[in-house]
Amino acid sequence: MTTSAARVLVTTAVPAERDAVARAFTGPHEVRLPGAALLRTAEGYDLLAAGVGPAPAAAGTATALTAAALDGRPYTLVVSAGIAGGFQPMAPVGSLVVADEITAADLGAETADGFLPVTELGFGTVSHRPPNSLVRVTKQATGAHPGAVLTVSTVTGTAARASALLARHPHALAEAMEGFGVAEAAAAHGVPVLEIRAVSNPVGPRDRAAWRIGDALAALTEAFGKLVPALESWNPYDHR
Ligand SMILES: O=C(O)c1cccc(C(=O)CC[C@H]2O[C@@H](n3cnc4c(=O)[nH]cnc43)[C@H](O)[C@@H]2O)c1
Repeated sequence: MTTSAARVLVTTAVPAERDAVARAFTGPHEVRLPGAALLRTAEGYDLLAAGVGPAPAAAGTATALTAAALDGRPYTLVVSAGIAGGFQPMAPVGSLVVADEITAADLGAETADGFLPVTELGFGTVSHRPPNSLVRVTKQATGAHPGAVLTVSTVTGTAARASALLARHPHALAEAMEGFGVAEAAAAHGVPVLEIRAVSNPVGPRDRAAWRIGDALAALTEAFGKLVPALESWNPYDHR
C-alpha cells in the first residue's frame, strides 16, 4: 500500500505529452528548480517535459530526483510517459503499451557481423525491468499491453530497420526515445521505474503525416486517469 507521502515523477519528452498527462489531474501549478521546471499536482505527481532523446530525459529526471532527495521528500516512483511507434501488428495505433523491459536498442557497436550491445563490449547495461507488480497493476487498470519498449536515438524509418529491431528484440511492442534515460536516472537513485506509451504511429517506413498524435495524447490522458487511482493500492515492496 502506498502512503499519503507517495511522490511520483512523470517524465515526458515534449510539453504536449506532459500536458496530456496533466489533463488527468486537478489544477497543477509550476515549480521551478535549478535546471528544470515541473508541473506539480495536488495528488503528489510532478510532471516534467525534459526533451527528446535519452540524454535530456536522463538529465532532467536526475535533476528532479536529486532536488527532491535534497528537499527530504524523495520520489517513490518515476514514470516515463508519452507517445511511441508501435511494432505491427502487435501494437496498433491508438493502443497502450506498458514496458516490462526498457531496452536501449542502439547503444553499442556496429560490426561486420552485426550489432553488438555495450554489455557485450564489457560496459554498463542496456535493459531495466520495472517491478512485475507495477506492470500488472498498470495492465489491469489501463488495458496496456505489456512488452519490451525499445529506446532509440533515431526514429525507425524503414521496414528493414523495423525487422532488424524485431529480430534482435522479438518481445518488443514499441519504440520511443526516452525510457532508457529515465530508467538510468531512476536506477541511480534506487527508485522503481515504469514506462507507459500510447502508440501514435507504426514503426516502419516514415510517414509523419500519418501519425495520430491527437488520438495518442487522448489515450495517454485516459490512461493516467485510470492509473493514478490504481497506483494508490500498489505496494512498492511487491516485486512479484
Ligand atoms: O507535433 C506535435 O504536436 C507533437 C505532439 C506530441 C509529441 C510529438 C512528438 O514528436 C513526440 C516525440 C516523441 O515521441 C516518441 N515517438 C513517437 N513515435 C516514435 C517512433 O516511431 N519512434 C521513436 N520515437 C517515437 C519519442 O519518444 C519522441 O520523443 C509531437
